[in-house]
Amino acid sequence: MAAQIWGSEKRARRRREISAKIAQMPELHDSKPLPFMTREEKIMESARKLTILTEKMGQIIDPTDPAELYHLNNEVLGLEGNPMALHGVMFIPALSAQASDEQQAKWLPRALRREIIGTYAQTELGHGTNLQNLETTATYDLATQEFVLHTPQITALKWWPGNLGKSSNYAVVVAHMIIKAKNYGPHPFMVQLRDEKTHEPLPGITIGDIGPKMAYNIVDNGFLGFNKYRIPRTNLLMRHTKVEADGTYIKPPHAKINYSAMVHVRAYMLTGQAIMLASALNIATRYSSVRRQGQIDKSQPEVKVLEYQTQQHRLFPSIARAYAFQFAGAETVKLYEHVLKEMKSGNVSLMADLHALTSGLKSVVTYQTGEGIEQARMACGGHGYSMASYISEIYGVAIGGCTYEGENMVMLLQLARYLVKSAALVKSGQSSKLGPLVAYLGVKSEPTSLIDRIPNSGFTEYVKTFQHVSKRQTLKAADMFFGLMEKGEKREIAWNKCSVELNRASRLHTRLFIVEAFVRRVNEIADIRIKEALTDLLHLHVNYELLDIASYALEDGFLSASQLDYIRDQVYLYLGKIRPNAVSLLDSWEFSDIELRSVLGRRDGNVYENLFKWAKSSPLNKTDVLSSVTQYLKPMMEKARL
Ligand SMILES: CC/C=C\C/C=C\C/C=C\C/C=C\C=C\C(=O)SCCNC(=O)CCNC(=O)[C@H](O)C(C)(C)COP(=O)(O)OP(=O)(O)OC[C@H]1O[C@@H](n2cnc3c(N)ncnc32)[C@H](O)[C@@H]1OP(=O)(O)O
Ligand SMILES: Cc1cc2nc3c(=O)[nH]c(=O)nc-3n(C[C@H](O)[C@H](O)[C@H](O)COP(=O)(O)OP(=O)(O)OC[C@H]3O[C@@H](n4cnc5c(N)ncnc54)[C@H](O)[C@@H]3O)c2cc1C
Repeated sequence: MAAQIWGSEKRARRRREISAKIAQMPELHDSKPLPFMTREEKIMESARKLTILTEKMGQIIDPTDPAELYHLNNEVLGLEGNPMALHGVMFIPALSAQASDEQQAKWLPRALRREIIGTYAQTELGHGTNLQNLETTATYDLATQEFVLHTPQITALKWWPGNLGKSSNYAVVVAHMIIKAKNYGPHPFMVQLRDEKTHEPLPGITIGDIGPKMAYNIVDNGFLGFNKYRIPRTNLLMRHTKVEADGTYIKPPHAKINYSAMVHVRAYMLTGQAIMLASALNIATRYSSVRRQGQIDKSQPEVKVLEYQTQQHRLFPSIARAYAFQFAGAETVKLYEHVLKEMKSGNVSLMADLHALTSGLKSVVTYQTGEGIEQARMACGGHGYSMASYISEIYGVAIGGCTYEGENMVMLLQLARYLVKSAALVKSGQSSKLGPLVAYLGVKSEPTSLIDRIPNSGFTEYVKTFQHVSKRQTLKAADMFFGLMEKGEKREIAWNKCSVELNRASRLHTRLFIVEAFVRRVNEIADIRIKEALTDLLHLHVNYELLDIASYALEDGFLSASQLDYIRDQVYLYLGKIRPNAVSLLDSWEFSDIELRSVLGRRDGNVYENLFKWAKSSPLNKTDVLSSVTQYLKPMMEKARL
């Protein structure tokens, strides 16, 4: 099963080997539990481990393999980020995709050797979503052949970029490029921020940390202002766009090609989300099979809380989602790598499809991951609320994904643009022009679902039902939009008035893709036992998801009330079937105790003793009487007694 999750037996074996090596290297372990550290201590601890990793990485992993690097990071540095998180996640990808060969030769080897630390500085205090209204300017000075970076007002301060505040000395900065008074829109520039020897900010640069956040507090998300700060013309990233010495602008082959670093993260973050969901579920499911509370049959002893159907209903559909996201994420990364290769050789025709797909997936996966982790926390009762469970930290980190790389509603609307264009093709009789991901929009469906009518139909009837609801909602939302325009409404106003319905279509389309990716994967599996376990999980997935969106299928009579009862029964049937495998389905992800960082989710199940040990190690317990008591509470009580 680990081979299915991680992509191959070799990958699963390598993960195990890496975890085993890390277990033998105490210098790479947290020196004390992260929740007991201050933010400064955590950053220091992370930097300490990071420098050891830079030295010893080659002994543990193949540093050129992104999957091994990701695993190493998760084990050693953890989810809360690190002082170089953005260096790998966006700075290097931005240089790789947007810098010319000459520029790459100059900067990439230095970045890869970690001689310099970089980040991706795009979002500002006043604007994050609407890139066209970013306010930082890069004005070309023809006389000196330099761009002059400037922050005209407070809202133009860069705000949020990870590791910008304290750790990075370089950044890819996105600014409006102005040449001879003409604004060419946002473009990426390589900018040195700090002196390489002293790490002091360079003159003309104002920089710092934006303060503590809901989670991710090891990352120094930062602010950045420029006061007429000059950089050479050749620091504009010039793989696709060029500015010649005389100010001549050569436009890129696709208007949005400079957005590729964002698409990179949107594609790769899906499996990251799956891992976080599976981690939280691993903790909750293990704990649920240790925790005994109450009886189902009063004549019997107390049961493990995992025996309760409500507990299973809370956890198991999310287990199925974690697998589904992992499989859909793996497919998306493959597609991304293919499109990136094509883009590098000048073919930009697949960019729109990839943008639409990753926009929808990013939104649905992060939202459902957040939901699943929160349910996992509640499933652990009181102990879930303790930082000893570590679930709250996983939650805080995961839901950051609903916001970064494009706020979820906004990204769903990006997918909706693609769906509406596809609907227009269907309506004008041009279904043959539909791309493969939306081809179903042009296919006539049966009048009713055959879900419970065709025995042994595999998952075909389910997929058809998802296709039907997605198609219907897409065409309905598109009709609403076109209808408003026909009545004379301006395009943008009509769009806003339909946007809730449009986003519903985007969610349904994305959920269909996730179901299809799960079905594709299960169909590929040769090993009978693995196939059987995953088929059970897939049964739960399709039935649970369909129940969740049933109103769309009920409103036009595609599903009947009796079919809905059938689907509900299937959910209960598969909850029971999955119960014996539940812990194994999560243990198959092979998270080590070091990686999980959870007292509650320990592999050995020795929860209570370790919770007590954890509590005793709280800094508050270093002394029996706190100074808050001697200074304030004790005098207060004494005064009251007089
Ligand atoms: C290796 C990584 C592994 C794991 C990662 C795990 C964890 C990450 C850890 C921490 C977080 C780290 C970093 C976070 C970083 C950031 O958040 S960086 C900042 C991200 N910011 C955004 O995402 C901003 C969102 N906004 C936008 O993307 C855009 O503004 C927009 C909403 C897309 C609109 O853009 P714009 O105004 O330029 O668009 P329009 O002029 O309206 O045109 C729209 C048309 O353009 C098409 N389009 C847009 N983007 C793309 C694209 N990328 N590719 C192709 N086409 C694109 C769009 O489809 C419209 O087309 P049309 O319908 O035909 O007109
Ligand atoms: C943990 C974290 C890490 C980050 N890291 C980085 C980084 O490294 N580099 C970087 O540059 N940035 C980074 N960011 C910033 C992030 O990319 C932005 O916050 C994000 O893109 C959302 O933009 P915003 O803050 O402007 O939200 P807003 O756009 O202000 O969103 C507020 C509300 O308005 C709604 N809204 C906005 N526009 C529309 C619209 N057109 N239609 C409908 N609704 C709309 C949204 O849906 C949302 O409900 C990070 C953010 C976080 C939380």
